[in-house]
Amino acid sequence: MDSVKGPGCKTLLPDNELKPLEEIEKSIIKRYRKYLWSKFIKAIKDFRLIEEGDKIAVAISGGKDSILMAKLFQELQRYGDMKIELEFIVADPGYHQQIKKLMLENCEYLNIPVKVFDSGIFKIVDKIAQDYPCYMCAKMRRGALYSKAQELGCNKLALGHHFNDVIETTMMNILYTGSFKTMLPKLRSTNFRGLELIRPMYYIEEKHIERFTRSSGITPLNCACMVAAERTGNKRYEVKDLIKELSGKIDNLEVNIMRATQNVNMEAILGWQKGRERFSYLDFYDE
Ligand SMILES: Nc1ncnc2c1ncn2[C@@H]1O[C@H](COP(=O)(O)OP(=O)(O)OP(=O)(O)O)[C@@H](O)[C@H]1O
Repeated sequence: MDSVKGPGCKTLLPDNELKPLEEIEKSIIKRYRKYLWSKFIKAIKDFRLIEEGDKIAVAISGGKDSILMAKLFQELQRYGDMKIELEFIVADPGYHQQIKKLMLENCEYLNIPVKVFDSGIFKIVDKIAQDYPCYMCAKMRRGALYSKAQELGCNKLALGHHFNDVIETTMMNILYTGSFKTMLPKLRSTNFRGLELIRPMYYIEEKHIERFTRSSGITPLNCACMVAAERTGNKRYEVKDLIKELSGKIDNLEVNIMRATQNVNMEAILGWQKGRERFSYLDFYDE
């Protein structure tokens, strides 16, 4: 699988020894309440992500984002006023043995009862998608996760995308594809009827996830990719760096990118797409 491999990803190292589980759990709702717990709850409320009786498949890659998401859901189940059921699912794409071991050890320590299933994605992607391995991998992974969620009788699939993923995606679409679109906090699956994808970490900033992870002493999977490593993720890193650089010069830049997606002025836009149809503002000019 070395044919398209890149240089590898940045590693996130713990600041201290692994803290006791109780302390880690408590810190989510106490020390990091404002940055993690409150933001999680706000997204759930603002976008109506969860309802009484939901059975949610929480997708765990073993990385910092989804590990935190699992713990947030467990706290919600413990303290929230809605009855929900949770399944923690891992699609093993063909992880290296040591990586899989680390993921399983972390989940065991953190009391996250994961159900791991083989998806064989790395092998397939390495064979058939040398040019766009990340795109293909993400697409296949989504299908595998939906399928497993359905098999387990879930009506929702939760992914660990966070605030920075959202604004980076928005900027990547503008800069690289010439389109204005963002990552939505929830959407209905078109191929898997009755299943909805939700992103409850929508408002949580990556720097706070990193702070929490480092101070908990957790060593998450940093980059488990066996196919492309950082190679095709470069565009995201470029946009990440660009946003970081501009944030030093423009106040509230990150929040403004997010707000822009909520404040599209339909009186001042040239064209848009709805479903399969395209519209121009001129279509309505004489009305
Ligand atoms: N192999 C997998 N099994 C289950 N869920 C996955 C897997 N890979 C990714 N996901 C889900 O998709 C989300 C986004 O995936 P992506 O690869 O962009 O992760 P990321 O931003 O590195 O997040 P994480 O830190 O959770 O790995 C993850 O947070 C997780 O919920």
